[in-house]
Amino acid sequence: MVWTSRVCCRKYGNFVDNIRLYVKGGSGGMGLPRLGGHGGNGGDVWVVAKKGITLKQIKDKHPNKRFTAGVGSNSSIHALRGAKGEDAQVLAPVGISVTSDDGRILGELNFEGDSLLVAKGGQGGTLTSGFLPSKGQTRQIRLDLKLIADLGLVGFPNAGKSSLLTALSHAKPRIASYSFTTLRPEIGKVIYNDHKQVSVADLPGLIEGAHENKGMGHRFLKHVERTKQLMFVVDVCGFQLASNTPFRSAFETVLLLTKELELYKEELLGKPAILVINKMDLPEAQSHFRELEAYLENQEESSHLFSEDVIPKSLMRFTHIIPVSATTGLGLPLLKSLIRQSLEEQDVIETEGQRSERLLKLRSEIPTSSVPS
Ligand SMILES: Nc1nc2c(ncn2[C@@H]2O[C@H](COP(=O)(O)OP(=O)(O)OP(=O)(O)O)[C@@H](O)[C@H]2O)c(=O)[nH]1
Ligand SMILES: [Mg+2]
Repeated sequence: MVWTSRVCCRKYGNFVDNIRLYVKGGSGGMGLPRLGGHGGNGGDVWVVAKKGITLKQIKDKHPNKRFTAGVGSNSSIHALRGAKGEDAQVLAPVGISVTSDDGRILGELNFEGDSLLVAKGGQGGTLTSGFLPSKGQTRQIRLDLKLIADLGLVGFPNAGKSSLLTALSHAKPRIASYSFTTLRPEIGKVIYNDHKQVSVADLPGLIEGAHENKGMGHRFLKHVERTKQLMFVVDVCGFQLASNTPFRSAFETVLLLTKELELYKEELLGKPAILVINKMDLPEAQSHFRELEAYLENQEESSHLFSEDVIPKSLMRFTHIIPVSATTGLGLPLLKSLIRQSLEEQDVIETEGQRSERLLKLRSEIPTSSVPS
């Protein structure tokens, strides 16, 4: 079978996927001791999600990356209660997480209009504070953009992730390249005959220790968090990063990938995942594949045959295990239809889940006497 594919690339110059900002709540206003007047509170700083905004726009528009809210008004004879200082807003893209400088997650903004208070204004002066105002909160925050795609390709370098995506995207696939300094995740569109599209994030290779930020580390793993499903891509003949690092068989690769995801964020293992065994055209592929199949049939027991350092606490339950060759096209039509099937099944499960949640909520709001038994 001959596979032809046309890939059209759109480069996004200096794509910015994270930014650090200095935020400062406004100071409170002075109280008025003589008349017991309250100073106004300082304004707060909020991060607000807005569609169409990019982190690069924030960087360009606010080169000093400082956001300061207004100062509360002093209490005066004309206005005993001073007015609150004006809030400052950081308009940010939808799909970001906000962390403090010490790495603590302050919140996530996943939908248009979501907002997060990042620096509180100081209190205005009152009797209890001797009419003296307090300063607003100041801190450095970091906004991190996470890529959103239906499917995220997870694998060690050289497993053939990019080749696979190129082979899967036919007709006029669109691949958008996001340029980082050294890292370039790409979104490809797999297009079906009925024009249905599935977005696939082709991510740079993962290496052992990625959860500790080795290699592309966190920069890569954070994108996996926001894909609906995962696709593990494994070289049937195994993987060796360098001559001084251990050789890993295909099964060990599966364990190690699982372990890296688990150590980074355990919840990632709950995502539906397809296991793709690539390079089935290679001479030794069949025997390696049979060996891998035997191990996968009983992952739990098989994993104990390997050294401690490759074994994850929990194992990945794959929805499908598919042998393919990105080079010859073997298994790709099946893979393509299973990707779609798997995503559609997930949609149905989620919609049903949401429906029963709504039903439960409605039931809990109706007084028990009116619920038919
Ligand atoms: N024989 C064979 N070679 C393949 C196959 N798929 C990919 N390759 C080769 O494997 C090498 C790595 O392929 P890539 O698609 O760049 O692998 P990757 O997983 O995207 O690698 P990173 O981006 O480094 O993580 C290339 O030389 C490909 O030509 C396959 O099915 N069979
Ligand atoms: Mg690649």
